[in-house]
Amino acid sequence: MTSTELTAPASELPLFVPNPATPYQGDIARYWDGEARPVNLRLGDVDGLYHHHYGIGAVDHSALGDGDGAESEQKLIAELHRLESAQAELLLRNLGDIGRGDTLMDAGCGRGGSMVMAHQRFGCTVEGVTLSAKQADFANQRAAELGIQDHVRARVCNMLDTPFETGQAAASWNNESSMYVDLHDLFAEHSRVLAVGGRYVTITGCWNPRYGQPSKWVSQINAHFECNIHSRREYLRAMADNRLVPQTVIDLTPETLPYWELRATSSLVTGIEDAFINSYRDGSFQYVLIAADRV
Ligand SMILES: C[S@@+](CC[C@H](N)C(=O)[O-])C[C@H]1O[C@@H](n2cnc3c(N)ncnc32)[C@H](O)[C@@H]1O
Ligand SMILES: CC(C)=CCC/C(C)=C/COP(=O)(O)OP(=O)(O)O
Ligand SMILES: [Mg+2]
Repeated sequence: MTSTELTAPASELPLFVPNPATPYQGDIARYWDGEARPVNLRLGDVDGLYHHHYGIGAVDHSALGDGDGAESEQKLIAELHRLESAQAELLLRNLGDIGRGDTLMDAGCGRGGSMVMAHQRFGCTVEGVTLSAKQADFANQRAAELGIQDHVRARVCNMLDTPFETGQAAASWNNESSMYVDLHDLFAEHSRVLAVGGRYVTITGCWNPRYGQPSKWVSQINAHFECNIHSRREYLRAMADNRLVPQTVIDLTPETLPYWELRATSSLVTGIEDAFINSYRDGSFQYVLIAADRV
């Protein structure tokens, strides 16, 4: 990548899709290029923020309908979407004080919902990377529709080997995207891109070392998404090895269960709901936020 590419607006970014670094990354690029699940598109259609992560917080039962017609279904979709956006809000709150002149990196940005929210909150520049050209195009088109393409852009790029300058980012994050990569390689790259004193945040599902090994539910989730869920212990160890010092660790498992229990009642179920519910309930799997300082 040249420095021109780093500063060009998204509309001028070359239509250059690098070869995947590994065959696995090629599989993941194809997976997300082909993804069009109604549970993601219909939720995103609610307000134009397209997420590929899950929700947190209590369900507002007064916002739900009492039948099973189209109106009730739309209310349920809006409520699931509100909980997913609440999850991204929590992540952004943990980035700390971000100025308008700062640059943030979204590692594994999906369709860009969190990037748009970050720009709307801080007024800053947000650079996202995804393996999927379809997702990058989608995110850049949404940014253009919102008139924020000079501040929010996605590119097709491996998060383990980004074109960003050393120390360029005031903060960076992985929102449910760290289960596709080796954590030591991932945190080495965040540590390089982050300024000293910068903040790293992840929200992720991880298996619980207290359970012993990944449960059958965790294995089912891995197979469903072609990912490799890490343990909580691996996160903390790989951060410590890469100058990322946890400042906040929150177990969001109780906060995410209401989302899953509501989703399981919807017409948009994908078949993975029971694996999440069972593994959160039996303690083998946890939904966590970790915010760390780059020291
Ligand atoms: C579950 S989605 C999460 C998307 C987004 N963070 C969100 O919250 O909506 C996982 C994302 O990780 C990306 N991803 C996986 N491995 C990657 C890699 N090595 N480099 C860049 N992106 C990667 C995928 O392309 C996809 O966009
Ligand atoms: C917490 C864990 C283990 C997450 C794995 C990564 C993942 C696929 C997240 C959600 O994506 P999505 O929004 O596309 O999934 P779905 O279609 O199920 O809503
Ligand atoms: Mg989803």
